[in-house]
Amino acid sequence: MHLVQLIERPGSEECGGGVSWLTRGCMGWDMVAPSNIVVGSVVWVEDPEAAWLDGEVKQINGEELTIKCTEKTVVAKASNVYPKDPEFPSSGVEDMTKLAYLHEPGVLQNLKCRFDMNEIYTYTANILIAVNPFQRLPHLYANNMMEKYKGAAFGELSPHPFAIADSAYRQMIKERISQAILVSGESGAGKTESTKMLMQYLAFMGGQEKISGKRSVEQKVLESNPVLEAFGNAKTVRNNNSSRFGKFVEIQFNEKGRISGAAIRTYLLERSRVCQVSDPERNYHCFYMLCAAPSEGDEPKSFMDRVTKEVNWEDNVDASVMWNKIGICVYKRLRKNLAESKGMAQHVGVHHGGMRREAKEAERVVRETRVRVVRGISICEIPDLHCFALWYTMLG
Ligand SMILES: Nc1ncnc2c1ncn2[C@@H]1O[C@H](COP(=O)(O)OP(=O)(O)OP(=O)(O)O)[C@@H](O)[C@H]1O
Repeated sequence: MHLVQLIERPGSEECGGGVSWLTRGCMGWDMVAPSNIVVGSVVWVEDPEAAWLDGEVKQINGEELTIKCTEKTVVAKASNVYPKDPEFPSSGVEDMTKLAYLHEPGVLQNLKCRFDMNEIYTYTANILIAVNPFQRLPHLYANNMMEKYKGAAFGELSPHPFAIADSAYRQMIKERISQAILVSGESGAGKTESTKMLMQYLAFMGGQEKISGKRSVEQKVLESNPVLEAFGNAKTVRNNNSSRFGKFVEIQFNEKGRISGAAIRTYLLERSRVCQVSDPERNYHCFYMLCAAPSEGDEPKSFMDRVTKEVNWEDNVDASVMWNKIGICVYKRLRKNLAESKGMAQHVGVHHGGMRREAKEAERVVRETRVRVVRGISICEIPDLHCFALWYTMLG
């Protein structure tokens, strides 16, 4: 049996990899200004507002260069100036290693010009760089796209997470060696969305034949996302659906390359958020979901609308679609299981009440939310209620 492991590092507001590795110093990428800049050279110069401006060198005075840019003339130190490729193709390059100059302004220029054409993915050799489009681009992820990437040589088609997943899958089959894909980047860069695409492709390649009435492993793995997001994601200033934990997904394949099992391990959950949330950020989605749980006579649709609105999932690429799929069955389970974990529910209720409200108000919330919370817990079928147990300890 072999594995494909997907490691999603939790995002931070600081330099964390992904997009940030393009910035100087994050990965020790020293950019030394070349000595072959002469009067008439086209160069990039650092600018406090635009990051980088391009212009022509008009005068060289020792270490100081006078550069004429489109909107202004800049005097800069030679060490802050980098050559610009005059033959840079207008549509950019798919692989950054093809750039004449692999320095920060060159890389950013390439990413920007591709992004302007809705090409959000670019390679640097076998590393895929994704720029968050902040809009749905369904044509990139359709089922026929997965068919296209199936078995295509790496680099033959446009850069895409499917190509990365396909390459890992084929390496695993060919070399019989487990593979790992690391997804890294700052908060809001698109790690979660990219990880979901990788999982989607691996499920497509290794999916078992459907047995009626039985959910396959890959289906379960994909459907676990909304549940994990409910317990580990929250709205932050950078991202309405920010994962406040790291995720290690292991997908196991049998000799025939079919998925035989899966494991998801989470780590580094941001526990402090449970007790302290600063405006306009929010606590974990589950608290808001639990309070939106259905009361007697509630219709599934109104319940689902309320949860989608509460959790702010409208702008999440596929969580809302997935939620609509699992919503009906969640709703049925909620209605069925009414009387479990009263103590735990009380603590969740106490916590929820204590988040913003005064003690008296908290008591009322406990009273009112107890039944709802009890129902909510049974949504997730988390056998040991690990998250809640953890929070219980902190609150207790
Ligand atoms: N490929 C994409 N297509 C469309 N929208 C995207 C894509 N990638 C990211 N987004 C948008 O950006 C939002 C943030 O992305 P995502 O949650 O994947 O970031 P992240 O890197 O996992 O952030 P964090 O570290 O805070 O969890 C998504 O909810 C979605 O709206």
